[in-house]
Amino acid sequence: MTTLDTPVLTIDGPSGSGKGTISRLVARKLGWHYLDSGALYRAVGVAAGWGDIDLADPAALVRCTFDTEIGFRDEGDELRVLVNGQDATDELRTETAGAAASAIAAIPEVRAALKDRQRAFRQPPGLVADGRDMGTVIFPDAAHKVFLTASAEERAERRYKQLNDKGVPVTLAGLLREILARDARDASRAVAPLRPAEDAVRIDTTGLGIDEVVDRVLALMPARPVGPGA
Ligand SMILES: Nc1ncnc2c1ncn2[C@@H]1O[C@H](COP(=O)(O)OP(=O)(O)OP(=O)(O)O)[C@@H](O)[C@H]1O
Ligand SMILES: Nc1ccn([C@H]2C[C@H](O)[C@@H](COP(=O)(O)O)O2)c(=O)n1
Repeated sequence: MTTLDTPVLTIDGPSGSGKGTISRLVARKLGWHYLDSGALYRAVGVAAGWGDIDLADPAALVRCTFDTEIGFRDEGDELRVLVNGQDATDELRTETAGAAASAIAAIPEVRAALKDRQRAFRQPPGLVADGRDMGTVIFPDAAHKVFLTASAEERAERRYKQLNDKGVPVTLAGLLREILARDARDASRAVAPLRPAEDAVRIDTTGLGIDEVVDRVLALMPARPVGPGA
């Protein structure tokens, strides 16, 4: 199987729609690789912060994109992200890093610089890729495309619970504001804006549990062989 024959399932959607959670679980069930493309943009944002690079300086941010080494370490229930060899997972997951990533992601040259790194994840036996433009720009030929949504209120509540469980002090109203601002920025940028691919299946996850969403996504995939050796 060549890289281009390798099947891809893209899962795009706005912040908090559950892309990461669902993609990882589906990838595990299928035995496929997983790409968290948002982590690449977040990693560049974090590296820029470490280097005191101004988020309003596109040329410096593009240089930073080329210079930043980004690695992933799968620890079963968590994907750790290494930025220039340093574990930056916790810093990466903050809303501040998300907002920085969203700002950086509007720079066309940054997006171009990350294109090949994302496509390199397409390896046999298959890839589940989550982000904003997986189905529209990075893997337009993907055989399977999903666009996850959920109401902004439910997404804020999910994030509130997630951060509260980790002991991070946040307010629901503040998270809702940040989610709406990030949605607006990601959907309105000129290059690769957040939008469903025309051939994507949309799943509104409002009121659905994680297992239910995983089942709906897997139901879109062709039946896999069963039995000994499968
Ligand atoms: N269907 C669901 N029902 C309830 N909670 C969910 C569901 N899907 C995801 N969650 C929870 O919502 C939170 C956010 O999910 P996740 O990080 O996967 O979203 P995301 O779309 O990848 O967000 P981001 O783009 O900001 O990284 C997590 O705590 C996750 O466990
Ligand atoms: N394919 C992608 C992935 C991410 N981004 C930008 C926009 C997001 O707000 C930010 C963080 O992503 P997340 O970790 O929340 O999925 O990165 C993008 O433009 N394209």
